[in-house]
Amino acid sequence: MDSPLPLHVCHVNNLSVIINRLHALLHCIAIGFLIYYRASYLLQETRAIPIILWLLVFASELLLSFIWLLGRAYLWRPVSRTVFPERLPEDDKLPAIDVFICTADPEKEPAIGVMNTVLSAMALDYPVDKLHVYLSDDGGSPITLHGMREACRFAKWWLPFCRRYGIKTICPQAYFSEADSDDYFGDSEFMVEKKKIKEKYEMFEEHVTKAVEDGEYGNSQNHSTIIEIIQETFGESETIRQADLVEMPLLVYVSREKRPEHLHHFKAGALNVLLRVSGVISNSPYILGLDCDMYCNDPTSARQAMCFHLDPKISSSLAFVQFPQKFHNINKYDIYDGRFRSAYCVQWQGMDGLKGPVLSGTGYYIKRESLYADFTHTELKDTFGKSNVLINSLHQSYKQNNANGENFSNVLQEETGVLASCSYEHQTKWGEEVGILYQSVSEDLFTGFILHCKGWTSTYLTPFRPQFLGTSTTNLNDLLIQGTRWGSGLTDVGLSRFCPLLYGPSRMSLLQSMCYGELSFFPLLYCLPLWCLATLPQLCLLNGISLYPERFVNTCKRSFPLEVQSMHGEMSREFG
Ligand SMILES: O=c1ccn([C@@H]2O[C@H](COP(=O)(O)OP(=O)(O)O[C@H]3O[C@H](CO)[C@@H](O)[C@H](O)[C@H]3O)[C@@H](O)[C@H]2O)c(=O)[nH]1
Ligand SMILES: [Mn+2]
Repeated sequence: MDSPLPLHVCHVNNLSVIINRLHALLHCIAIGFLIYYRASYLLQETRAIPIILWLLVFASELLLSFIWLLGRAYLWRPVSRTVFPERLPEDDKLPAIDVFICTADPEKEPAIGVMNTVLSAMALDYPVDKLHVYLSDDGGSPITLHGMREACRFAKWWLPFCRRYGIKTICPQAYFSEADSDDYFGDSEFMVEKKKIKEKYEMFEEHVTKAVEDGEYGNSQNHSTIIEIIQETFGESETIRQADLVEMPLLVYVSREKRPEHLHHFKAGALNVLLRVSGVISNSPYILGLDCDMYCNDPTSARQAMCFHLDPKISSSLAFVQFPQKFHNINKYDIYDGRFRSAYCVQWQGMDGLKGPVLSGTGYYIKRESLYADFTHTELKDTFGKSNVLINSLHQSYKQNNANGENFSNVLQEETGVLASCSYEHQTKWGEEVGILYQSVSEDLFTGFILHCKGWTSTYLTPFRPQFLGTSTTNLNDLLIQGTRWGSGLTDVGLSRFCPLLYGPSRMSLLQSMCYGELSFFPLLYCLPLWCLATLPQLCLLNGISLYPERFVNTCKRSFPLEVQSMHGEMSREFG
Protein backbone atom coordinates (compact mmCIF):
# COMPACT_ATOMS: atom_id res chain seq x y z
CA MET A 1 0.00 0.00 0.00
CA ASP A 2 1.30 3.44 -0.86
CA SER A 3 2.23 5.69 1.97
CA PRO A 4 -0.42 8.38 2.40
CA LEU A 5 2.29 10.93 3.16
CA PRO A 6 3.88 12.64 0.17
CA LEU A 7 7.49 11.84 -0.72
CA HIS A 8 8.14 15.45 -1.67
CA VAL A 9 6.49 18.85 -1.65
CA CYS A 10 6.86 21.80 -3.98
CA HIS A 11 6.73 25.37 -2.68
CA VAL A 12 5.84 28.20 -5.04
CA ASN A 13 7.45 31.37 -3.79
CA ASN A 14 4.44 33.65 -4.14
CA LEU A 15 6.20 36.80 -3.00
CA SER A 16 8.94 36.35 -5.63
CA VAL A 17 6.27 35.65 -8.24
CA ILE A 18 4.49 38.94 -7.51
CA ILE A 19 7.68 41.00 -7.32
CA ASN A 20 9.10 39.45 -10.51
CA ARG A 21 5.96 40.04 -12.52
CA LEU A 22 5.56 43.64 -11.31
CA HIS A 23 9.19 44.33 -12.05
CA ALA A 24 8.79 42.88 -15.54
CA LEU A 25 5.80 45.13 -16.15
CA LEU A 26 7.66 48.30 -15.10
CA HIS A 27 10.70 47.30 -17.12
CA CYS A 28 8.47 46.73 -20.18
CA ILE A 29 7.06 50.23 -19.85
CA ALA A 30 10.57 51.70 -19.66
CA ILE A 31 11.64 49.72 -22.73
CA GLY A 32 8.51 50.91 -24.51
CA PHE A 33 9.53 54.55 -23.87
CA LEU A 34 13.03 53.90 -25.09
CA ILE A 35 11.86 52.25 -28.31
CA TYR A 36 9.41 55.08 -28.91
CA TYR A 37 12.19 57.61 -28.42
CA ARG A 38 14.58 55.86 -30.81
CA ALA A 39 11.96 55.22 -33.47
CA SER A 40 10.53 58.75 -33.43
CA TYR A 41 14.01 60.18 -33.91
CA LEU A 42 14.31 58.23 -37.15
CA LEU A 43 11.18 59.97 -38.46
CA GLN A 44 12.54 63.46 -37.82
CA GLU A 45 13.56 65.44 -40.86
CA THR A 46 16.78 66.91 -39.52
CA ARG A 47 19.07 64.80 -37.39
CA ALA A 48 22.08 65.98 -35.39
CA ILE A 49 23.46 62.47 -34.80
CA PRO A 50 24.80 60.22 -37.60
CA ILE A 51 22.11 57.75 -38.54
CA ILE A 52 24.40 54.71 -38.51
CA LEU A 53 25.31 55.40 -34.91
CA TRP A 54 21.71 55.72 -33.96
CA LEU A 55 20.77 52.51 -35.78
CA LEU A 56 23.55 50.52 -34.14
CA VAL A 57 22.52 51.64 -30.68
CA PHE A 58 18.87 51.07 -31.49
CA ALA A 59 19.58 47.55 -32.81
CA SER A 60 21.60 46.77 -29.68
CA GLU A 61 18.81 47.94 -27.45
CA LEU A 62 16.24 45.93 -29.39
CA LEU A 63 18.36 42.78 -29.15
CA LEU A 64 18.92 43.28 -25.44
CA SER A 65 15.20 43.88 -24.93
CA PHE A 66 14.39 40.69 -26.82
CA ILE A 67 16.77 38.53 -24.81
CA TRP A 68 15.54 40.23 -21.64
CA LEU A 69 11.97 39.39 -22.58
CA LEU A 70 12.86 35.73 -23.16
CA GLY A 71 14.57 35.66 -19.78
CA ARG A 72 11.37 36.72 -17.98
CA ALA A 73 10.15 33.14 -18.40
CA TYR A 74 12.66 32.00 -15.74
CA LEU A 75 11.15 34.39 -13.23
CA TRP A 76 7.53 33.58 -13.96
CA ARG A 77 7.06 30.84 -11.38
CA PRO A 78 10.15 29.90 -9.38
CA VAL A 79 9.71 26.94 -7.04
CA SER A 80 11.73 25.08 -4.47
CA ARG A 81 11.32 21.51 -3.29
CA THR A 82 11.64 19.45 -0.13
CA VAL A 83 11.97 15.65 -0.05
CA PHE A 84 11.22 13.06 2.64
CA PRO A 85 13.49 10.07 1.95
CA GLU A 86 12.47 8.47 5.25
CA ARG A 87 9.08 7.78 3.64
CA LEU A 88 10.55 5.71 0.81
CA PRO A 89 9.68 2.00 0.65
CA GLU A 90 12.06 -0.54 2.21
CA ASP A 91 15.39 -1.18 0.56
CA ASP A 92 14.30 -4.32 -1.22
CA LYS A 93 11.66 -2.33 -3.10
CA LEU A 94 14.04 0.36 -4.33
CA PRO A 95 14.97 0.31 -8.04
CA ALA A 96 18.55 -0.30 -9.15
CA ILE A 97 20.89 2.47 -10.27
CA ASP A 98 23.80 2.45 -12.71
CA VAL A 99 26.34 5.20 -12.09
CA PHE A 100 28.11 6.50 -15.22
CA ILE A 101 31.40 8.33 -14.68
CA CYS A 102 33.31 9.67 -17.69
CA THR A 103 36.99 10.43 -17.94
CA ALA A 104 38.94 11.28 -21.05
CA ASP A 105 42.35 12.69 -20.38
CA PRO A 106 44.64 11.15 -17.73
CA GLU A 107 46.91 14.21 -17.84
CA LYS A 108 44.25 16.83 -17.21
CA GLU A 109 42.08 14.59 -15.04
CA PRO A 110 44.52 12.93 -12.62
CA ALA A 111 43.74 9.30 -11.82
CA ILE A 112 43.60 9.90 -8.09
CA GLY A 113 40.80 12.48 -8.54
CA VAL A 114 38.86 10.16 -10.85
CA MET A 115 39.22 7.29 -8.36
CA ASN A 116 37.93 9.50 -5.57
CA THR A 117 34.81 10.13 -7.66
CA VAL A 118 34.47 6.37 -8.21
CA LEU A 119 34.87 5.65 -4.48
CA SER A 120 32.38 8.33 -3.50
CA ALA A 121 29.80 6.83 -5.88
CA MET A 122 30.42 3.34 -4.49
CA ALA A 123 29.83 4.67 -0.99
CA LEU A 124 26.36 6.11 -1.72
CA ASP A 125 23.77 5.17 0.85
CA TYR A 126 21.91 2.67 -1.33
CA PRO A 127 21.55 -1.13 -1.27
CA VAL A 128 24.88 -2.40 -2.66
CA ASP A 129 23.29 -5.04 -4.82
CA LYS A 130 21.35 -2.25 -6.55
CA LEU A 131 24.29 0.00 -7.27
CA HIS A 132 26.61 -0.48 -10.25
CA VAL A 133 29.43 1.89 -10.98
CA TYR A 134 30.73 2.18 -14.56
CA LEU A 135 33.77 4.22 -15.48
CA SER A 136 34.19 5.18 -19.13
CA ASP A 137 37.82 5.86 -19.95
CA ASP A 138 38.10 7.62 -23.30
CA GLY A 139 41.83 7.93 -22.76
CA GLY A 140 42.19 4.13 -22.89
CA SER A 141 44.88 4.53 -20.29
CA PRO A 142 46.49 1.62 -18.39
CA ILE A 143 46.98 4.07 -15.51
CA THR A 144 43.24 4.50 -15.12
CA LEU A 145 42.60 0.76 -15.27
CA HIS A 146 45.27 0.19 -12.66
CA GLY A 147 43.71 2.99 -10.58
CA MET A 148 40.36 1.17 -10.69
CA ARG A 149 41.90 -2.01 -9.30
CA GLU A 150 43.53 -0.04 -6.52
CA ALA A 151 40.26 1.81 -5.84
CA CYS A 152 38.39 -1.48 -5.59
CA ARG A 153 40.95 -2.76 -3.11
CA PHE A 154 40.69 0.40 -0.98
CA ALA A 155 36.88 0.39 -1.21
CA LYS A 156 36.87 -2.79 0.87
CA TRP A 157 38.13 -0.69 3.75
CA TRP A 158 36.44 2.58 2.91
CA LEU A 159 32.85 1.41 2.40
CA PRO A 160 32.47 -0.46 5.71
CA PHE A 161 34.08 2.48 7.53
CA CYS A 162 31.61 4.96 5.98
CA ARG A 163 28.67 2.71 6.74
CA ARG A 164 29.61 1.85 10.30
CA TYR A 165 30.16 5.45 11.36
CA GLY A 166 27.61 7.13 9.09
CA ILE A 167 30.30 9.23 7.41
CA LYS A 168 28.79 12.09 5.40
CA THR A 169 31.82 13.10 3.35
CA ILE A 170 32.04 9.89 1.35
CA CYS A 171 34.83 11.08 -0.94
CA PRO A 172 38.01 9.93 0.88
CA GLN A 173 40.26 12.73 -0.38
CA ALA A 174 37.78 15.36 0.82
CA TYR A 175 37.18 13.50 4.07
CA PHE A 176 40.84 13.27 5.05
CA SER A 177 41.54 16.87 4.13
CA GLU A 178 38.71 18.24 6.27
CA ALA A 179 40.02 19.61 9.56
CA ASP A 180 37.29 18.24 11.82
CA SER A 181 35.67 15.61 9.66
CA ASP A 182 33.05 13.82 11.76
CA ASP A 183 35.37 13.78 14.76
CA TYR A 184 32.47 14.49 17.04
CA PHE A 185 32.39 10.77 17.65
CA GLY A 186 35.34 11.50 19.88
CA ASP A 187 35.45 7.86 20.82
CA SER A 188 38.78 6.18 20.81
CA GLU A 189 37.72 3.15 18.79
CA PHE A 190 36.60 5.49 16.03
CA MET A 191 39.84 7.44 16.15
CA VAL A 192 41.90 4.25 15.90
CA GLU A 193 39.83 3.05 13.02
CA LYS A 194 40.03 6.41 11.27
CA LYS A 195 43.81 6.42 11.58
CA LYS A 196 43.99 2.94 10.10
CA ILE A 197 41.77 3.87 7.16
CA LYS A 198 43.80 7.02 6.62
CA GLU A 199 46.96 4.93 6.35
CA LYS A 200 45.22 2.65 3.86
CA TYR A 201 44.18 5.71 1.89
CA GLU A 202 47.70 7.06 1.80
CA MET A 203 48.94 3.71 0.55
CA PHE A 204 46.26 3.68 -2.11
CA GLU A 205 47.19 7.22 -3.14
CA GLU A 206 50.84 6.28 -3.32
CA HIS A 207 50.14 3.23 -5.51
CA VAL A 208 48.03 5.28 -7.90
CA THR A 209 50.52 8.14 -8.17
CA LYS A 210 53.43 5.75 -8.54
CA ALA A 211 51.65 4.09 -11.45
CA VAL A 212 51.28 7.54 -13.02
CA GLU A 213 55.03 8.14 -12.72
CA ASP A 214 56.01 4.70 -14.02
CA GLY A 215 53.18 3.99 -16.42
CA GLU A 216 52.20 5.13 -19.87
CA TYR A 217 49.24 7.34 -20.63
CA GLY A 218 48.16 5.26 -23.62
CA ASN A 219 46.90 6.43 -26.99
CA SER A 220 43.59 8.20 -26.48
CA GLN A 221 42.78 8.42 -30.21
CA ASN A 222 43.58 4.89 -31.30
CA HIS A 223 42.90 1.91 -29.06
CA SER A 224 40.76 -1.20 -28.87
CA THR A 225 37.97 -1.95 -26.43
CA ILE A 226 38.77 -3.01 -22.90
CA ILE A 227 35.89 -3.94 -20.62
CA GLU A 228 36.65 -5.38 -17.26
CA ILE A 229 34.61 -6.16 -14.18
CA ILE A 230 36.88 -5.13 -11.39
CA GLN A 231 37.19 -7.52 -8.51
CA GLU A 232 40.17 -7.52 -6.22
CA THR A 233 40.88 -10.21 -3.71
CA PHE A 234 42.78 -9.47 -0.55
CA GLY A 235 46.46 -10.02 -0.29
CA GLU A 236 47.61 -12.44 2.37
CA SER A 237 48.87 -9.77 4.70
CA GLU A 238 45.52 -8.00 4.76
CA THR A 239 42.97 -8.96 7.34
CA ILE A 240 39.59 -7.45 7.60
CA ARG A 241 36.96 -7.80 10.27
CA GLN A 242 34.47 -10.57 9.60
CA ALA A 243 31.63 -8.12 10.21
CA ASP A 244 33.01 -5.85 7.51
CA LEU A 245 33.13 -8.41 4.76
CA VAL A 246 30.25 -6.77 3.00
CA GLU A 247 29.14 -6.96 -0.55
CA MET A 248 30.38 -4.22 -2.83
CA PRO A 249 28.67 -2.47 -5.70
CA LEU A 250 29.55 -3.87 -9.11
CA LEU A 251 32.49 -1.95 -10.54
CA VAL A 252 33.05 -1.93 -14.29
CA TYR A 253 35.81 -0.36 -16.38
CA VAL A 254 34.86 0.47 -19.96
CA SER A 255 37.23 1.84 -22.53
CA ARG A 256 35.45 1.92 -25.88
CA GLU A 257 37.25 1.33 -29.14
CA LYS A 258 38.56 4.51 -30.75
CA ARG A 259 40.03 4.83 -34.24
CA PRO A 260 41.10 8.07 -35.91
CA GLU A 261 38.89 7.43 -38.95
CA HIS A 262 35.71 7.09 -36.84
CA LEU A 263 33.87 9.98 -35.22
CA HIS A 264 33.70 9.36 -31.48
CA HIS A 265 31.30 12.18 -30.49
CA PHE A 266 33.17 13.02 -27.30
CA LYS A 267 31.30 12.57 -24.04
CA ALA A 268 27.95 11.87 -25.72
CA GLY A 269 29.56 8.94 -27.58
CA ALA A 270 31.09 7.64 -24.36
CA LEU A 271 27.75 7.82 -22.54
CA ASN A 272 25.99 5.92 -25.32
CA VAL A 273 28.56 3.14 -25.09
CA LEU A 274 27.95 3.00 -21.34
CA LEU A 275 24.20 2.86 -21.94
CA ARG A 276 24.60 -0.16 -24.20
CA VAL A 277 27.22 -1.98 -22.17
CA SER A 278 25.38 -1.47 -18.89
CA GLY A 279 22.15 -2.46 -20.67
CA VAL A 280 23.43 -6.00 -21.09
CA ILE A 281 25.18 -6.21 -17.71
CA SER A 282 23.00 -4.62 -15.03
CA ASN A 283 20.29 -2.81 -17.05
CA SER A 284 19.21 -0.65 -14.12
CA PRO A 285 16.15 1.49 -14.72
CA TYR A 286 17.87 4.63 -13.38
CA ILE A 287 21.23 6.19 -14.16
CA LEU A 288 23.31 8.67 -12.22
CA GLY A 289 25.51 10.73 -14.56
CA LEU A 290 28.74 12.17 -13.20
CA ASP A 291 31.78 13.94 -14.62
CA CYS A 292 35.02 12.52 -13.29
CA ASP A 293 35.82 15.82 -11.58
CA MET A 294 32.58 15.87 -9.62
CA TYR A 295 32.39 13.62 -6.58
CA CYS A 296 29.43 12.65 -4.39
CA ASN A 297 29.62 14.85 -1.33
CA ASP A 298 26.69 13.32 0.51
CA PRO A 299 25.49 9.73 0.60
CA THR A 300 21.78 10.57 0.38
CA SER A 301 21.38 11.89 -3.17
CA ALA A 302 20.11 8.58 -4.62
CA ARG A 303 17.35 8.30 -2.04
CA GLN A 304 16.48 11.97 -2.47
CA ALA A 305 16.12 11.49 -6.22
CA MET A 306 13.97 8.41 -5.68
CA CYS A 307 11.47 10.57 -3.77
CA PHE A 308 10.51 11.94 -7.20
CA HIS A 309 11.08 8.89 -9.36
CA LEU A 310 8.96 6.70 -7.08
CA ASP A 311 6.07 9.12 -6.72
CA PRO A 312 3.29 7.46 -8.74
CA LYS A 313 1.71 10.85 -9.48
CA ILE A 314 4.67 12.13 -11.48
CA SER A 315 6.92 9.17 -12.20
CA SER A 316 5.43 8.11 -15.53
CA SER A 317 6.46 11.36 -17.20
CA LEU A 318 9.53 12.21 -15.09
CA ALA A 319 12.75 11.81 -17.07
CA PHE A 320 15.36 13.12 -14.65
CA VAL A 321 16.09 14.78 -11.33
CA GLN A 322 18.84 17.38 -11.58
CA PHE A 323 21.06 18.55 -8.71
CA PRO A 324 23.02 21.80 -9.02
CA GLN A 325 26.70 21.81 -9.91
CA LYS A 326 28.62 23.16 -6.94
CA PHE A 327 32.35 23.56 -6.74
CA HIS A 328 34.94 23.13 -4.02
CA ASN A 329 37.78 25.10 -5.59
CA ILE A 330 36.33 28.61 -5.82
CA ASN A 331 37.65 31.39 -3.65
CA LYS A 332 35.40 34.01 -2.13
CA TYR A 333 36.11 36.59 -4.88
CA ASP A 334 35.04 34.25 -7.70
CA ILE A 335 35.85 36.91 -10.30
CA TYR A 336 34.74 34.76 -13.27
CA ASP A 337 31.48 33.66 -11.63
CA GLY A 338 32.71 30.06 -11.73
CA ARG A 339 29.70 29.15 -9.61
CA PHE A 340 27.29 29.97 -12.48
CA ARG A 341 24.93 31.55 -10.02
CA SER A 342 22.39 32.78 -12.55
CA ALA A 343 21.93 29.22 -13.89
CA TYR A 344 21.91 27.25 -10.65
CA CYS A 345 20.33 29.79 -8.30
CA VAL A 346 17.77 31.48 -10.56
CA GLN A 347 17.18 29.98 -13.98
CA TRP A 348 16.88 26.29 -13.11
CA GLN A 349 14.52 27.06 -10.22
CA GLY A 350 12.39 29.07 -12.59
CA MET A 351 12.30 26.27 -15.16
CA ASP A 352 11.46 23.83 -12.38
CA GLY A 353 8.21 25.78 -11.91
CA LEU A 354 7.39 25.14 -15.59
CA LYS A 355 8.26 21.60 -16.76
CA GLY A 356 11.68 21.23 -15.24
CA PRO A 357 15.32 22.32 -15.50
CA VAL A 358 17.87 21.69 -18.21
CA LEU A 359 19.87 18.47 -18.18
CA SER A 360 23.17 19.79 -16.87
CA GLY A 361 25.78 17.18 -17.79
CA THR A 362 26.49 15.91 -14.30
CA GLY A 363 24.66 15.30 -11.02
CA TYR A 364 21.43 13.97 -12.51
CA TYR A 365 19.39 10.80 -11.99
CA ILE A 366 17.79 9.89 -15.31
CA LYS A 367 15.35 7.17 -16.22
CA ARG A 368 16.94 4.78 -18.74
CA GLU A 369 13.68 4.41 -20.62
CA SER A 370 13.58 8.14 -21.43
CA LEU A 371 16.82 7.80 -23.39
CA TYR A 372 15.47 5.00 -25.54
CA ALA A 373 13.21 6.13 -28.36
CA ASP A 374 9.68 4.86 -28.48
CA PHE A 375 10.59 1.47 -29.89
CA THR A 376 7.19 -0.16 -30.12
CA HIS A 377 6.67 0.69 -33.79
CA THR A 378 10.18 0.61 -35.11
CA GLU A 379 12.42 -1.99 -36.65
CA LEU A 380 14.59 -2.56 -33.62
CA LYS A 381 17.83 -3.41 -35.40
CA ASP A 382 17.63 -0.24 -37.51
CA THR A 383 17.29 1.77 -34.35
CA PHE A 384 19.44 0.04 -31.75
CA GLY A 385 21.94 -1.86 -33.89
CA LYS A 386 22.51 -5.53 -34.44
CA SER A 387 22.96 -6.82 -30.88
CA ASN A 388 20.17 -9.22 -29.96
CA VAL A 389 21.22 -9.22 -26.33
CA LEU A 390 20.77 -5.45 -26.19
CA ILE A 391 17.41 -5.67 -27.95
CA ASN A 392 16.25 -8.30 -25.46
CA SER A 393 17.29 -6.04 -22.62
CA LEU A 394 14.86 -3.37 -23.85
CA HIS A 395 11.89 -5.52 -23.05
CA GLN A 396 13.18 -7.19 -20.00
CA SER A 397 12.92 -5.62 -16.62
CA TYR A 398 16.12 -5.31 -14.61
CA LYS A 399 18.11 -8.53 -14.33
CA GLN A 400 19.80 -8.57 -11.02
CA ASN A 401 23.48 -9.33 -10.81
CA ASN A 402 23.86 -11.35 -13.93
CA ALA A 403 27.49 -10.41 -14.00
CA ASN A 404 30.17 -10.66 -11.47
CA GLY A 405 33.84 -11.21 -11.99
CA GLU A 406 33.74 -14.96 -12.42
CA ASN A 407 30.61 -15.36 -14.42
CA PHE A 408 31.17 -12.40 -16.68
CA SER A 409 30.73 -15.06 -19.27
CA ASN A 410 32.55 -15.24 -22.55
CA VAL A 411 29.32 -14.54 -24.37
CA LEU A 412 28.76 -11.35 -22.41
CA GLN A 413 32.39 -10.31 -22.75
CA GLU A 414 32.12 -10.75 -26.52
CA GLU A 415 28.78 -8.93 -26.69
CA THR A 416 29.94 -5.91 -24.71
CA GLY A 417 33.00 -5.78 -26.98
CA VAL A 418 30.71 -5.50 -30.00
CA LEU A 419 28.56 -2.86 -28.28
CA ALA A 420 31.60 -0.72 -27.49
CA SER A 421 33.19 -0.99 -30.93
CA CYS A 422 33.52 2.20 -32.95
CA SER A 423 31.48 0.89 -35.87
CA TYR A 424 28.49 -0.31 -33.84
CA GLU A 425 26.46 2.84 -34.35
CA HIS A 426 26.73 2.87 -38.14
CA GLN A 427 23.28 2.96 -39.69
CA THR A 428 21.51 3.03 -36.38
CA LYS A 429 19.62 5.81 -34.60
CA TRP A 430 22.14 6.18 -31.76
CA GLY A 431 22.82 9.86 -31.15
CA GLU A 432 19.95 10.90 -33.43
CA GLU A 433 16.93 9.44 -31.72
CA VAL A 434 18.34 7.11 -29.10
CA GLY A 435 20.62 7.88 -26.18
CA ILE A 436 22.48 11.12 -25.68
CA LEU A 437 22.16 13.19 -28.85
CA TYR A 438 25.12 14.23 -31.02
CA GLN A 439 23.67 17.30 -32.71
CA SER A 440 25.40 19.80 -30.42
CA VAL A 441 28.62 19.86 -28.41
CA SER A 442 26.38 20.93 -25.53
CA GLU A 443 24.96 17.42 -25.64
CA ASP A 444 23.37 17.73 -22.22
CA LEU A 445 21.25 20.80 -22.96
CA PHE A 446 20.18 19.48 -26.35
CA THR A 447 19.23 16.02 -25.06
CA GLY A 448 17.24 17.59 -22.21
CA PHE A 449 15.49 19.94 -24.63
CA ILE A 450 14.39 17.09 -26.91
CA LEU A 451 13.18 15.09 -23.87
CA HIS A 452 11.07 18.06 -22.80
CA CYS A 453 9.74 18.38 -26.36
CA LYS A 454 8.65 14.74 -26.21
CA GLY A 455 6.61 15.50 -23.11
CA TRP A 456 9.03 14.28 -20.44
CA THR A 457 9.47 16.45 -17.34
CA SER A 458 12.33 16.99 -14.90
CA THR A 459 12.72 18.32 -11.37
CA TYR A 460 15.41 20.32 -9.62
CA LEU A 461 16.55 19.72 -6.08
CA THR A 462 18.97 21.96 -4.20
CA PRO A 463 19.47 20.57 -0.70
CA PHE A 464 21.39 22.65 1.80
CA ARG A 465 24.38 20.32 1.76
CA PRO A 466 25.76 20.08 -1.79
CA GLN A 467 25.18 16.53 -3.01
CA PHE A 468 27.93 16.78 -5.61
CA LEU A 469 31.06 18.89 -5.60
CA GLY A 470 33.22 19.52 -8.63
CA THR A 471 36.21 21.43 -9.87
CA SER A 472 35.43 24.66 -11.68
CA THR A 473 37.59 26.54 -14.17
CA THR A 474 39.50 29.20 -12.26
CA ASN A 475 41.77 30.73 -14.87
CA LEU A 476 40.91 32.94 -17.80
CA ASN A 477 42.35 30.62 -20.43
CA ASP A 478 40.30 27.56 -19.40
CA LEU A 479 37.28 29.75 -18.90
CA LEU A 480 37.49 31.15 -22.43
CA ILE A 481 37.92 27.68 -23.94
CA GLN A 482 34.94 26.37 -21.97
CA GLY A 483 32.88 29.49 -22.76
CA THR A 484 33.61 29.18 -26.48
CA ARG A 485 32.63 25.51 -26.46
CA TRP A 486 29.39 26.16 -24.63
CA GLY A 487 28.65 29.28 -26.71
CA SER A 488 29.11 27.42 -29.99
CA GLY A 489 27.14 24.41 -28.71
CA LEU A 490 24.22 26.58 -27.65
CA THR A 491 24.27 28.63 -30.86
CA ASP A 492 24.33 25.38 -32.85
CA VAL A 493 21.02 24.43 -31.26
CA GLY A 494 19.57 27.92 -31.78
CA LEU A 495 20.40 27.97 -35.49
CA SER A 496 19.47 24.37 -36.25
CA ARG A 497 16.08 23.04 -37.25
CA PHE A 498 15.57 22.44 -33.53
CA CYS A 499 15.59 26.17 -32.78
CA PRO A 500 13.68 26.29 -29.47
CA LEU A 501 11.62 29.30 -30.54
CA LEU A 502 10.30 27.51 -33.62
CA TYR A 503 10.50 23.82 -32.73
CA GLY A 504 9.49 24.31 -29.09
CA PRO A 505 6.15 26.15 -28.88
CA SER A 506 4.06 23.39 -30.49
CA ARG A 507 5.69 20.76 -28.27
CA MET A 508 6.06 22.49 -24.91
CA SER A 509 4.72 25.58 -23.16
CA LEU A 510 5.61 28.98 -24.58
CA LEU A 511 7.35 29.92 -21.34
CA GLN A 512 9.57 26.86 -21.50
CA SER A 513 10.42 27.49 -25.14
CA MET A 514 11.38 31.02 -24.11
CA CYS A 515 13.79 29.63 -21.49
CA TYR A 516 15.45 27.31 -24.00
CA GLY A 517 15.40 30.17 -26.53
CA GLU A 518 17.22 32.45 -24.10
CA LEU A 519 19.81 29.78 -23.40
CA SER A 520 20.51 28.96 -27.01
CA PHE A 521 20.51 32.54 -28.29
CA PHE A 522 22.20 34.52 -25.58
CA PRO A 523 25.77 33.95 -26.81
CA LEU A 524 24.80 35.20 -30.26
CA LEU A 525 22.41 37.98 -29.27
CA TYR A 526 24.76 39.52 -26.73
CA CYS A 527 27.58 39.87 -29.29
CA LEU A 528 26.46 43.01 -31.11
CA PRO A 529 25.06 44.87 -28.07
CA LEU A 530 28.17 44.09 -26.08
CA TRP A 531 30.50 45.57 -28.69
CA CYS A 532 28.25 48.53 -29.52
CA LEU A 533 27.32 49.57 -26.03
CA ALA A 534 30.86 49.07 -24.78
CA THR A 535 32.23 51.50 -27.37
CA LEU A 536 29.68 53.82 -28.99
CA PRO A 537 28.25 55.70 -25.98
CA GLN A 538 31.79 56.34 -24.72
CA LEU A 539 32.91 57.66 -28.13
CA CYS A 540 29.80 59.81 -28.28
CA LEU A 541 30.48 61.19 -24.85
CA LEU A 542 34.03 62.15 -25.85
CA ASN A 543 32.69 63.89 -28.96
CA GLY A 544 29.89 65.70 -27.15
CA ILE A 545 27.14 63.69 -28.88
CA SER A 546 24.18 62.90 -26.68
CA LEU A 547 22.56 59.53 -27.29
CA TYR A 548 20.19 59.90 -24.36
CA PRO A 549 18.76 63.46 -24.05
CA GLU A 550 19.13 64.86 -20.60
CA ARG A 551 15.42 65.42 -20.15
CA PHE A 552 14.73 61.78 -21.05
CA VAL A 553 17.43 60.41 -18.77
CA ASN A 554 16.23 62.56 -15.88
CA THR A 555 12.61 61.54 -16.37
CA CYS A 556 13.60 57.90 -16.54
CA LYS A 557 15.72 58.19 -13.46
CA ARG A 558 12.90 59.85 -11.58
CA SER A 559 10.14 57.54 -12.77
CA PHE A 560 12.01 54.28 -13.04
CA PRO A 561 15.16 54.46 -10.96
CA LEU A 562 15.13 50.70 -10.55
CA GLU A 563 14.57 50.07 -14.22
CA VAL A 564 17.50 52.21 -15.33
CA GLN A 565 19.68 50.33 -12.90
CA SER A 566 18.38 46.93 -13.85
CA MET A 567 18.87 47.55 -17.58
CA HIS A 568 22.49 48.24 -16.88
CA GLY A 569 22.59 45.32 -14.46
CA GLU A 570 21.32 42.96 -17.14
CA MET A 571 24.53 43.22 -19.11
CA SER A 572 26.83 43.02 -16.16
CA ARG A 573 24.98 39.88 -15.00
CA GLU A 574 26.01 37.99 -18.10
CA PHE A 575 29.49 39.34 -18.39
CA GLY A 576 30.52 39.77 -14.79
O1 LIG B 1 35.78 12.92 -25.43
C1 LIG B 1 35.42 13.14 -24.28
C2 LIG B 1 35.43 14.44 -23.70
C3 LIG B 1 35.03 14.61 -22.39
N1 LIG B 1 34.65 13.54 -21.65
C4 LIG B 1 34.26 13.73 -20.22
O2 LIG B 1 33.19 14.63 -20.13
C5 LIG B 1 33.22 15.32 -18.91
C6 LIG B 1 33.04 16.81 -19.10
O3 LIG B 1 34.05 17.32 -19.94
P1 LIG B 1 34.88 18.64 -19.61
O4 LIG B 1 35.89 18.78 -20.67
O5 LIG B 1 35.29 18.61 -18.18
O6 LIG B 1 33.78 19.73 -19.86
P2 LIG B 1 33.16 20.82 -18.88
O7 LIG B 1 33.03 22.07 -19.65
O8 LIG B 1 33.83 20.90 -17.58
O9 LIG B 1 31.73 20.14 -18.70
C7 LIG B 1 30.49 20.77 -18.70
O10 LIG B 1 29.96 20.90 -20.01
C8 LIG B 1 29.73 19.67 -20.72
C9 LIG B 1 29.01 20.02 -22.00
O11 LIG B 1 29.79 20.80 -22.82
C10 LIG B 1 28.88 18.73 -19.90
O12 LIG B 1 28.82 17.48 -20.55
C11 LIG B 1 29.49 18.54 -18.54
O13 LIG B 1 28.73 17.68 -17.76
C12 LIG B 1 29.60 19.89 -17.86
O14 LIG B 1 30.12 19.73 -16.55
C13 LIG B 1 34.57 14.98 -18.25
O15 LIG B 1 34.34 14.06 -17.21
C14 LIG B 1 35.35 14.34 -19.38
O16 LIG B 1 36.22 13.38 -18.91
C15 LIG B 1 34.63 12.27 -22.19
O17 LIG B 1 34.30 11.29 -21.52
N2 LIG B 1 35.02 12.10 -23.50
MN1 LIG C 1 34.68 19.65 -16.17
